[in-house]
Amino acid sequence: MKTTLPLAEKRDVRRWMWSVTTASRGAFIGMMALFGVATVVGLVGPQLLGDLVDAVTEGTTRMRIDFTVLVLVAALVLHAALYGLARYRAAIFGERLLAEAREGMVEHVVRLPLSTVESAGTGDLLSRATSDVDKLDEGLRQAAPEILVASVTVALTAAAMLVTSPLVALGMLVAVPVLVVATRWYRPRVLPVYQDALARWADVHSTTHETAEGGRTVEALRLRQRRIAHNDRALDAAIDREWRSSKLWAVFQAGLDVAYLLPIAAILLIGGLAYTAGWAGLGEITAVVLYARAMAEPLGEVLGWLDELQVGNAALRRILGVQRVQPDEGDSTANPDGTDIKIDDARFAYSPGREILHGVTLDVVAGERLMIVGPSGAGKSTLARLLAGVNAPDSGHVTIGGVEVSALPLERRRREVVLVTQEQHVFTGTLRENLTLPRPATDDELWDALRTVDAADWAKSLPDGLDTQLGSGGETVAPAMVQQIALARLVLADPHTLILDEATSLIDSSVSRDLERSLSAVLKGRTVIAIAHRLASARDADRIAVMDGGRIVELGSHDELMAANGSYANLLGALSGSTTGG
Ligand SMILES: Nc1ncnc2c1ncn2[C@@H]1O[C@H](COP(=O)(O)OP(=O)(O)OP(=O)(O)O)[C@@H](O)[C@H]1O
Repeated sequence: MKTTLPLAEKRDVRRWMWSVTTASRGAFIGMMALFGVATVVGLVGPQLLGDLVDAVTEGTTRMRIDFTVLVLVAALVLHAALYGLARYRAAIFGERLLAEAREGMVEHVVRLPLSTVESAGTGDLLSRATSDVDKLDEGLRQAAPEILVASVTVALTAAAMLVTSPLVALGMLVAVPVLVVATRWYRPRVLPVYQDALARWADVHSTTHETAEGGRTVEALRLRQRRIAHNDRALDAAIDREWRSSKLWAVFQAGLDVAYLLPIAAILLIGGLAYTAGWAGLGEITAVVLYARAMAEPLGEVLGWLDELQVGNAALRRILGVQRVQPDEGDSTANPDGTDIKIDDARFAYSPGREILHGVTLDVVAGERLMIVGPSGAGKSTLARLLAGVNAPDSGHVTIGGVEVSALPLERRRREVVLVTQEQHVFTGTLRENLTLPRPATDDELWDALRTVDAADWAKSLPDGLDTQLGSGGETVAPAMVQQIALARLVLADPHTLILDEATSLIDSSVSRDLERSLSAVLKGRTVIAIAHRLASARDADRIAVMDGGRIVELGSHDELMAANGSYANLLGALSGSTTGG
């Protein structure tokens, strides 16, 4: 069943912002101080111009005018320099916050239960880790500093207006009710739309990702038109949310325009009356009008960037929301007694009401080679997932040494049982980093593991040995070597039981002799439960379990099952001569 990952509460976002800001207190205060000084220097301009108007009205010298202009230019240059420095500091500060959010998310994601990640859909997680982080990036690196600068500018400009002429500055007040009404109308309407838009974009990512992943199936089943239609629906929904937010913004913007223009008219009106009554001079009125004009821009910026910040906030709620999923901690006191595996009347459904495993019972003794065969959809992979603890049975038990596999802490579980699938991956990083993924290891251990899988000569031939960069930007690794690195990882993880599911490229006899030899070295001394795709290889197993319709319908050695002449014999008969089965 598809479940979406949760969103963080607003208070979680506030708590997070507070903790990361206080952690970099010094940088934050330094940045704010720079913005404050830059803004104060910027306020000198209108004051000087106001003084100039008064001086010219009363009659002044050319030298005084030249001097004022010189000071004005110096103030402008200083303002630009301080402002640039403050923005630079703000960018660094934003980058730090972003890194914090990203690292926190990655740290948490790798501890999430695989079943949770799968049921949420990788698209949702991917879009939280990519496009939502980008949105937060815009919010933190641009919106937050811009809002800081603009708010400080607005506050100090208002103070300067009041100091210049409190009476004339009263004209500004007419903007307040307009701004309050417009903002109170806009904010509660737009936030859910932004949240919804991000979720719709996550759907678009999921759909695209699934289509690309299942490209072959899409081709084979001629699902192209259906996938395109599916994609179009997801896109339409996302675009619809973008439209809605744009429409809300357009109405809000109209309110803002009124809020900018009204005060200028009010100031000129009050200023005119005050001048006639002799309560204010021309210079004061000029300075206040200039301040009012100067205030419109930062005020517009605050409100405009507030929108970006809302998007960033919505994105942050999605990013931090991942941390609300309980990580796969398991029961740290669980201590398996032995390595025998028991499946006792296990039932399992991916979604309610659609049971896939209908009471499977099976004992696997330590060191056994067990093959699971059966038609497609019989539930073999599902059983493998239960055996590896990826999913827990809905009822019944799957235990190792008497302990529920799914209850074991992830690290501990990896030492007991590892599920090997067809997907093998070399991560961008050094060979050492790639090998030590399951656990830290000494160089000797790494070379031993490489020797076990016959990859030591290859590793020695690399330019920097264990420290050679692999993957994008580094050494390209041939597919066979990718498998060998994966096998070396298994040697280092050293679980007593391996479950080979869909590991066709590993257990198929078409692979090179070298790889076959490496694989048998890894399997040596371990319990192996393999989903057999080649029934021919089932002959070598100690026992074969035949699954059909979510049940084990036959169990025994190849000879016993042939003699019983049941499902296994039929499967083998039906597939004789064919290269694939199961
Ligand atoms: N993640 C999942 N969510 C929902 N249903 C699933 C999921 N994985 C498998 N199923 C369903 O469970 C049933 C059993 O699938 P499973 O993959 O376990 O069978 P299988 O015997 O391994 O088949 P195959 O040989 O084709 O891989 C199928 O009906 C499949 O559609």
